[in-house]
Amino acid sequence: MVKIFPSILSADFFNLEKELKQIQNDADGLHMDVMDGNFVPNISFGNPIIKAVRNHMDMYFDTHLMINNPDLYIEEFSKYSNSLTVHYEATNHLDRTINAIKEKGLKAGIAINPHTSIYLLENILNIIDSVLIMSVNPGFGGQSFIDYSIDKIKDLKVLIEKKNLNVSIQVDGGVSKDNIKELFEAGATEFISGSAIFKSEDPANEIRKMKDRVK
Ligand SMILES: O=C(CO)[C@@H](O)[C@H](O)COP(=O)(O)O
Ligand SMILES: [Fe+2]
Repeated sequence: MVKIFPSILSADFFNLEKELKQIQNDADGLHMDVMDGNFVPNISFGNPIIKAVRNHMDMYFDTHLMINNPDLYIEEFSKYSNSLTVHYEATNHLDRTINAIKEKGLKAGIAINPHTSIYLLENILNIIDSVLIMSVNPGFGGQSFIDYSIDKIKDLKVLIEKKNLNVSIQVDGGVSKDNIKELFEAGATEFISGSAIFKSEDPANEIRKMKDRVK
């Protein structure tokens, strides 16, 4: 089943309530981009925003931690999210990080930067729930999709099938109705999209159009 997770980074923060209420019936969850100005060259928002949204929106929350040393913050971020996605490149002890997330009862995802090989995840695929293929260099919304990400999705799907695992393939960055079909055919089933949804005239309809393309 295909899922669409709008990234709130591209929403109008002054009108966040209106922005999120208009997509809540069509989106399958919300994607929260947390950036520390260290792992990535940008600072976004932290747990107070996620908590505030959580108090008013009954949706699945996937928090994408673009922060160094995620282990230090798992306890805090686990309070208001359903899944935490940490970067392969941001921690030296990924197995420990994954276990810490799962001990909190959350789903655990690993994100990899465009240059990072999917094969580096080979030995931990059986203990995670999802792999997030970054199809832009993390740090900003509204960037162009990096084409070689499609081959990474295809290779990852082969690897997951070879191991007979139930790991979802997510893709994040430059995703829109124009490329979703190709990404779906490559093997992704969970799509994170910010600017294509929130910068459109009718965000809910944009999500429906994306889903129509992969029916
Ligand atoms: O994690 C990130 C960026 O670092 C993403 O989640 C973006 O927020 C997606 O935005 P678009 O590329 O769809 O505009
Ligand atoms: Fe993200």
